[in-house]
Amino acid sequence: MTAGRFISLEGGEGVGKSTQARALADALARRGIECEVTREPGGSAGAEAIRGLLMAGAVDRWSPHAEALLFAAARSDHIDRLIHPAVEAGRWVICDRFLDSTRAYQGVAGGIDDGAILALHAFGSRGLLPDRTLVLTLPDEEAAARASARDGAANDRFGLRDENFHRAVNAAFRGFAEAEPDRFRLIDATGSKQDVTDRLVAAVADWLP
Ligand SMILES: Nc1ncnc2c1ncn2[C@@H]1O[C@H](COP(=O)(O)OP(=O)(O)O)[C@@H](O)[C@H]1O
Ligand SMILES: Cc1cn([C@H]2C[C@H](O)[C@@H](COP(=O)(O)OP(=O)(O)O)O2)c(=O)[nH]c1=O
Repeated sequence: MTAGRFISLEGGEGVGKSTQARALADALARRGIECEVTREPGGSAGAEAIRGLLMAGAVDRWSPHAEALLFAAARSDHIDRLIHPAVEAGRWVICDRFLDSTRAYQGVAGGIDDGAILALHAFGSRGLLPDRTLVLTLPDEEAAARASARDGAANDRFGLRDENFHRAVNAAFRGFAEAEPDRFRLIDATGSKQDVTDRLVAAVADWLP
């Protein structure tokens, strides 16, 4: 049995996280590695119910503080019910967004102190961090074009934020990667889907049998 691994995929809207979470799992499955693909907010029944509260409604439905608490509660349930048991059983978990999204959206872009977000995570989830965090990077305009081609006029509470908010989010992820090079890898998300998948596989190649 291979050792379980926990990988998070991060980045702003439209960079290709959801597409690549599945594509990376397929590529790893071809190498004999069993993966669980999941997402945040969500991934367990309780966390998906919280997702419904977070994603729908007016942009100002929740304050950044209330949002941070809801994300932390959803994450706690997701880890207990899905992530932790899967990794313990030797599977790899690929999670589309995780803690660093809270640090970027509610933290850097929303104004909440990073230490406070990490303290909530310590309380809710015993501080569990991914073994590796792969941040997909794309020029802001290209990410916006991909997201609007996908969503058209339909937007959730986060897609409705302005350009500056999304720029701050993208800059935040780059900042985290610079600060914690052991956990993070920046992955160029330009080019074809296959090109990006190849880069992601290369970023975990040291774990492959
Ligand atoms: N490499 C790529 N080149 C062009 N379009 C892509 C690429 N990867 C994903 N897309 C498309 O861009 C849109 C956003 O991708 P998605 O995976 O939903 O991004 P995210 O989960 O990061 O918001 C989707 O319509 C998807 O099919
Ligand atoms: C996990 C997480 C997501 N979010 C936001 C980012 C996204 O806009 C939204 C999730 O939307 P989703 O549609 O899953 O992602 P994407 O837009 O990347 O395809 O929730 C936070 O603000 N904080 C968090 O901790």
